[in-house]
Amino acid sequence: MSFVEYSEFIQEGDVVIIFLGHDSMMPIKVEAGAQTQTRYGAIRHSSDLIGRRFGSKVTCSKGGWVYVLHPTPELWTVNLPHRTQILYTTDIANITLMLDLKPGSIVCESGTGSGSLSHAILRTIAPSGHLHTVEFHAQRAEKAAQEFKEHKVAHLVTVRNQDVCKEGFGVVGVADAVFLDIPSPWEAVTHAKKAFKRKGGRLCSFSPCIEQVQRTCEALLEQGFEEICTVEVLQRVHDVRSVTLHLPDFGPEDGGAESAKMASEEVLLAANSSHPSVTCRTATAPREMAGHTGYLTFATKPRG
Ligand SMILES: C[S@@+](CC[C@H](N)C(=O)[O-])C[C@H]1O[C@@H](n2cnc3c(N)ncnc32)[C@H](O)[C@@H]1O
Repeated sequence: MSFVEYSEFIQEGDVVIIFLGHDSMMPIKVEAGAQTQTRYGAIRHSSDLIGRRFGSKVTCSKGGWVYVLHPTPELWTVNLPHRTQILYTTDIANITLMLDLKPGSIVCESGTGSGSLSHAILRTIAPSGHLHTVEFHAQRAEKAAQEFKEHKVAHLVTVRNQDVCKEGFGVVGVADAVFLDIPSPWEAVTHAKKAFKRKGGRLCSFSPCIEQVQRTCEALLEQGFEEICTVEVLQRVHDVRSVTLHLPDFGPEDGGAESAKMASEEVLLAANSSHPSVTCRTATAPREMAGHTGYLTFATKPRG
């Protein structure tokens, strides 16, 4: 099992996502002889997991069943142990697209945090790209490096334990893309500029507050970045429901072509239920939306 390649069968040492329901999953590390307790009973790693196909339905000791899933960056994001605030797939998808990440891309990232974004970057840039990720909190850097090893992606990533604002990314002139998720990204902009290849590339900075965005944009402008733009990614879940629309009475058919046209085009909601009506399925967007995570500021570092 690796986060960048699919394997068919579960082996000792693999990470498996135990799927109990859409809102209930847990990651486990497979160890011969070990057991994992779930609300459906125990899962015995040796007999229930090792050698089974990823995606199998496994019956637990109390008779309930679970699916055993191959890990993906998306499943990892919703199951990983939180050491920090993390980025979620809605933002990550936009970051991947707007940074133009692809197999072979060289990416610089700071901070590593819990590695949620890092795993998605690694899957995208594999098999020939590289991620240079910088984290100034020693234990977080160490834990991330250990996870990358366990997830068999360590050959694609270098973790550096340093302050990106003071010491930069540890590489110069190599990056196609730079990503910042730190409290003072404006202090890292000059280092980001140095990290880029001569031909330039794309930068993204994630900040929850608009004041951070303003300072970052000023620093980007000062350093000659172009195409600076800030977006907020919000997911609008439409509410699908049945509505009954009453057809208005515009008088007799021969009342003129114009009124007939209006009757067919303008289906009005009328209080009078004695009129003929149509029932249809419709979708409405929410009027208010919670869920602000942060602003994504993108910029282009031009050639030179
Ligand atoms: C919000 S977390 C990043 C989460 C990460 N994007 C993820 O998806 O899991 C921010 C991380 O940046 C680190 N950090 C803050 N300032 C830093 C700096 N100047 N240099 C390096 N790391 C820094 C913090 O220790 C923290 O772990």
